[in-house]
Amino acid sequence: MIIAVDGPAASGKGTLAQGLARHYGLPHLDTGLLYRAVGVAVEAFEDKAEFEAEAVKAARKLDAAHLVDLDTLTSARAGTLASKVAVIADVRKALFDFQRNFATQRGGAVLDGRDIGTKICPDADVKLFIQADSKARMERRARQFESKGQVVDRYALYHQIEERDARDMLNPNGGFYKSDDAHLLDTTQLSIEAALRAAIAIVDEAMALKAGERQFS
Ligand SMILES: Nc1ncnc2c1ncn2[C@@H]1O[C@H](COP(=O)(O)OP(=O)(O)OP(=O)(O)O)[C@@H](O)[C@H]1O
Ligand SMILES: Nc1ccn([C@@H]2O[C@H](COP(=O)(O)O)[C@@H](O)[C@H]2O)c(=O)n1
Repeated sequence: MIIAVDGPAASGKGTLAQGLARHYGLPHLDTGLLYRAVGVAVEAFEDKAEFEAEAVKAARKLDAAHLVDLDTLTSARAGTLASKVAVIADVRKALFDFQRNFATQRGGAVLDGRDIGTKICPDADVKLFIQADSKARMERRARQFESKGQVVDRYALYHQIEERDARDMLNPNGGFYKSDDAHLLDTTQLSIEAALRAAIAIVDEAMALKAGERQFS
């Protein structure tokens, strides 16, 4: 079973994807980490052409070993860099096989990101599109950073998240939108546990429906 989980920054899609993976005994890939690793690798390049060319090279060389330094990769700076390399068509192309191979491994997988249901796994068994309002997302991210001892400027963080969302939604190479066959889950008013229960209910219902369709076809 392949489960695709998409949504904007700090919507909770990673937390839900991990929870779903645990529940169904599937491997999980946070695809944002790939873009973050590429962004961090080219942070020093200021010239636009050089930044883009080096980002493509870094994406082509990327492997699992580049995804282990979570302190660096989950920083706000890495998030912004990720969304800058994510607009480069050749970067997306270079990262496609890594994601597709993960998704199509025997037994299935759960992937979260922006374009999983639209570009990476348009054939996913279940697609979830996670939403939460901008203020709730900012507050969640602020608490996440504060729990690591960081001092957070909520005003700056809010604008950073809005700016990243806008870049992602307008990305002409991105595929970040809710497809018609994706199930919308708004977690603004839901605790992590309630959101996971709702996500599991959606997956179970979608899989039961698919099994029923197979029986009658
Ligand atoms: N329903 C929820 N209620 C409260 N906090 C939540 C909820 N879901 C997730 N969180 C918390 O919000 C923070 C961001 O969640 P998470 O990392 O899952 O978001 P994300 O959408 O994967 O973010 P990103 O795209 O930036 O990686 C985490 O600290 C997580 O524990
Ligand atoms: N499938 C994806 C995943 C991520 N991106 C880009 O990377 C940035 C960081 O992603 P997070 O999920 O860790 O927040 C994100 O803002 C996107 O620009 C992507 O394009 N496609």
